[in-house]
Amino acid sequence: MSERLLEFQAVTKRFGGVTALDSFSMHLDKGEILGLIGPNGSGKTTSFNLLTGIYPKTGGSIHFDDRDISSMSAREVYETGIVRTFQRSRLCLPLSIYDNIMVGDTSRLPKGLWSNLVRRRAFRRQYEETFKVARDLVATFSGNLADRMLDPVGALPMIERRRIEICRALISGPRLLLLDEPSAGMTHDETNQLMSDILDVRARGEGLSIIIVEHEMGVIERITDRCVVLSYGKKIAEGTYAEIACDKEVQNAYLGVD
Ligand SMILES: Nc1ncnc2c1ncn2[C@@H]1O[C@H](COP(=O)(O)OP(=O)(O)OP(=O)(O)O)[C@@H](O)[C@H]1O
Repeated sequence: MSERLLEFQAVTKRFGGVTALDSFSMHLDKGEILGLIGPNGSGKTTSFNLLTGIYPKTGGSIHFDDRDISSMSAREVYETGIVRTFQRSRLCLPLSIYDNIMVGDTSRLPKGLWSNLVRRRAFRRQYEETFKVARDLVATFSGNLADRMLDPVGALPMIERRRIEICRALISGPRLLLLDEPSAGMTHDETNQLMSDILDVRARGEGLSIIIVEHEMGVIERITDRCVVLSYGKKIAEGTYAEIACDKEVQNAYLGVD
């Protein structure tokens, strides 16, 4: 039987007069890939922002692995094992691949001015260890990228930048990965390649669960186990892609009818 990992119960978010999410309930099981889809402005990114502690919710509750995480800060949510990527790239372009990835797991790095100035040998050792961990992770996505760990990210094409953003999210060994429109700004072939990478990561990982917000329906059909459809902040359908794709309300609100 599948085990529940995440549960939204009647979650509501208002921004002044705008109700971005309206009593939204959904769940995610361990190891599942869930597609969160719907028209522009339907509340998908807001769901991620509430889940990751960016915004306080107006009502309802969010449980992760039986813990109430509704009022946690972004840092506390991250420490429970939830990480995300963003719709727009948030990489620091002049910094190296290694530096950008390690931003995702500062707990592995030596901290404090004193230890960095004085404990040079320990610093060097920790640097080498973290470099290897980051390099091994990058190599699972691209051998070519793993050979360029000290190159600035700004010199890389979009697909490589997306891979680095996903590596930055995965470096801390999370249990839930939130992907916000990973195909944005990429070609069809690049998107397909990235999705294969994501499926590989899930196949290798110990029970990594994923929620993906995506407008490319080919991507949703290919990689999700189940979908939840939002419209004007309300859930209008839930099921496999094949089920929601023939739902009349979903067709009217989002997919369109031929
Ligand atoms: N910080 C904010 N302040 C005010 N209104 C907001 C804020 N964030 C989101 N909204 C509003 O909440 C609603 C839901 O927005 P949200 O970004 O969650 O939609 P979305 O489904 O992710 O859309 P898209 O597909 O375009 O990314 C929209 O009406 C949006 O304008």
